[in-house]
Amino acid sequence: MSEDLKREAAARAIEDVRPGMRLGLGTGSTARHFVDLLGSKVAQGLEVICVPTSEVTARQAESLGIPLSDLDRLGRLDLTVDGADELDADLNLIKGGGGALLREKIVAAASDAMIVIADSTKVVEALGRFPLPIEVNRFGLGATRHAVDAVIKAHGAEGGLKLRGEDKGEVFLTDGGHLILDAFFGRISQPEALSRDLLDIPGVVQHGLFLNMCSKAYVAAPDGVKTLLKGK
Ligand SMILES: O=C(CO)[C@H](O)[C@H](O)COP(=O)(O)O
Repeated sequence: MSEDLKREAAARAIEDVRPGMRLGLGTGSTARHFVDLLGSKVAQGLEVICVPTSEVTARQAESLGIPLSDLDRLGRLDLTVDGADELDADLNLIKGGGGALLREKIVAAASDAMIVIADSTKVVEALGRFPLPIEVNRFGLGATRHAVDAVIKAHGAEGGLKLRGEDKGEVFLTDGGHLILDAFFGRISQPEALSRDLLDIPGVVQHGLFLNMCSKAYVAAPDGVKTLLKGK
């Protein structure tokens, strides 16, 4: 059921793709459906050029014959389509549940528009139900963890910090070779200030708050796909 909903949202985003577009390809199970559907369009003759946001997405796109490039060559993109772990009514997001948040944010920021595809379980009244992923450098982890912990506590985090994968005996490494600290908030009341405070910590590479980046979302529920627009 849930996979069907994700695919329905992805199918709506495919309708926004025009011939000749430079596209950012997201990461995760919902974005995977979009890449799948895009592969079928490419096989039928659609010409696009794409920048993947992870090695996993790159491999999927390659296997489907989708032409790939990078931001060094393309500079800017027309559109990025990606999933999200949470979205609020202003289309602010939490991303990075799949660990690709750094490349996802770089690619989204280089795009004229970002569309999010999701099922309706991802829509929240206030961001923070999903643990906020914070990508950090491996060097100086202890000091960075200490500083991040102080910032999230000052912002009302209820549940502390976890180094992703630590409990399974194998820490998670991002495509860029960094680590992820997941911060358990419950509710984030001042996302802009939290973003600034986290980015002020030298060992923080990036975090999963995507603020004012998404312009449109296709949200699939059992009674149909809703289009949410920024500022409406
Ligand atoms: O940010 C992401 C990966 O870093 C994903 O877009 C996010 O985790 C949503 O994934 P899914 O579509 O599998 O629920």
